[in-house]
Amino acid sequence: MSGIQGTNGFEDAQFPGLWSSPDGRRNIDIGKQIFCNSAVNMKNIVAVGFDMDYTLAQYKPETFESLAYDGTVEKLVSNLGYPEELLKWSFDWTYMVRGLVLDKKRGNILKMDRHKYVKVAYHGFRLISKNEKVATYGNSFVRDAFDGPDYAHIDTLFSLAEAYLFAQLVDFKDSNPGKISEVKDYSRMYNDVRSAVDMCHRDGTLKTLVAKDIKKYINEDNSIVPMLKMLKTSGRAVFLVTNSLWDYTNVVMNFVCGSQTANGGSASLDWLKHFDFVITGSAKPGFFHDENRANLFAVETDSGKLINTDNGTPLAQVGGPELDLPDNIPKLCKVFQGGNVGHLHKLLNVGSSSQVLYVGDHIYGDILRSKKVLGWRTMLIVPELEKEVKVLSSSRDTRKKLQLLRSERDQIEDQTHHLKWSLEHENVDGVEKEKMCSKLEVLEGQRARVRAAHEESQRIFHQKFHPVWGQLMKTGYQNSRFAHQVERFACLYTSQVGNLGLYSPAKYYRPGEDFMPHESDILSH
Ligand SMILES: Nc1nc2c(ncn2[C@@H]2O[C@H](COP(=O)(O)O)[C@@H](O)[C@H]2O)c(=O)[nH]1
Ligand SMILES: [Mg+2]
Repeated sequence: MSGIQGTNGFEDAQFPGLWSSPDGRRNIDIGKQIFCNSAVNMKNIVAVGFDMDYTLAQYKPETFESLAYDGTVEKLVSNLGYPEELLKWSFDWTYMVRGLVLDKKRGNILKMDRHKYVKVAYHGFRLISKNEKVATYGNSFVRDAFDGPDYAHIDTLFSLAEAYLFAQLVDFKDSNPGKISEVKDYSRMYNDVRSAVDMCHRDGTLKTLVAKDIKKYINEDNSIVPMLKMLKTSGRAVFLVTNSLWDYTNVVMNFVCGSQTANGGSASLDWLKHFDFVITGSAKPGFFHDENRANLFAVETDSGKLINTDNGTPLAQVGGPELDLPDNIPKLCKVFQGGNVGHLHKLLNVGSSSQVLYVGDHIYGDILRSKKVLGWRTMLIVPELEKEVKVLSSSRDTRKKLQLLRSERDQIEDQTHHLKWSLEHENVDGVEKEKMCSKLEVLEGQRARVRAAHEESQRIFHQKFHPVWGQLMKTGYQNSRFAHQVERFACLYTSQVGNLGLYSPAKYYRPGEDFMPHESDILSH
């Protein structure tokens, strides 16, 4: 696999408008930039892989998640005995966000900071007061709390509908005693929702409807094909690893690569030219474990038939005739189902796993294992980022004001502690004591006002991002649990996969300067 020879020459001619700054001048819109946590030198990357759903195919949650919601409600009523009035419920796709944790037993939805302290909590749709929150979660800070079976993590946009439905059911159960069977506690309700959602994904309920009117459910993005072409032209192997099966992958990738007529039409295999290998039904994250013994099958692309392989080479049936391969199964196949990362490494012929960059949307399914277990370089797609950075850059003044309020609060508290110490431990005379006491009173009033102003400004600031959960990457003014995961497991992150085409394929992505608390204080003044 040849690397990049140079960055000038072919790029201007073949990929006009694709390059970040061929002459060092062009700026990329902040919402489309690629951000770097851990260095990735693209010159060392020989293979770039992509996840499909919510990565190459960006679903419209307003239609796709509504479909998942309606299908799930239907199954809850028809198959799992929930009351028919659920069928009248509606779904607010904007309400839930990624990074939340569902407390299945208590019926709560939580947003945590990077230390796993619960900062925002709702019971169903009821905001839990600070006291109640502290009483419930305040002392539960142990290393891996919130990771057990009593909690569910909203780590993918696929989970927005199930989280919303869980909150609705919690509210419904609380306000309609007896309408949901007593044996169905919050946990069981969650499990029912989970299995109904799972069924919608497995039984074709969603996929058939998406395939019928794909434009309604997936965004058109004409930056993807040029980006894939650029990577191939630069000498990289390009591959796809998706949990979707071949038939659906073929429909979606036809649309993504622009070769599908708007409402169905016949799918062609033209899009395969952009990929060296395609692995469908990969069962990530298990796929990333070498010891996973899953067989690798070749897919006969016309019929979807699976053929046994030996590390990708098709095998004849024992006792059967010589393998007479149809045209769509060349000697070294291109489309597979199943297998594991060991098979993929052999197909790609990569020397070291650090030469692979994988782009996905799911922090656990795509990113965490591939980076932690394999040492692949990773890029996370975070569509929410586009709005997040725009709001952030338009709120510089508010952030400054919040910082000032915090520093004012800290100064007042220091003065207060100093005065209290003097009053308790120093020999001050009566008049002086009186003066100090009234100063203390003034300071305490000031502190309450500054704290209230800070709280209110912080609330307004967060509401600009999301009315309920605030800024995705922060809780208060600390990094959120989601931000912490992004920082640890995604070498790179960006809003859309096509943004990769805005940068040179020889780009050396380097992280910015790290700041320890003592440094940021000095450098911000
Ligand atoms: N059986 C289930 N399948 C699910 C669920 N949520 C999503 N999905 C399906 O997974 C793939 C994701 O593909 P990838 O390209 O992102 O790897 C897609 O086919 C979804 O429909 C679920 O809860 N259960
Ligand atoms: Mg995905």
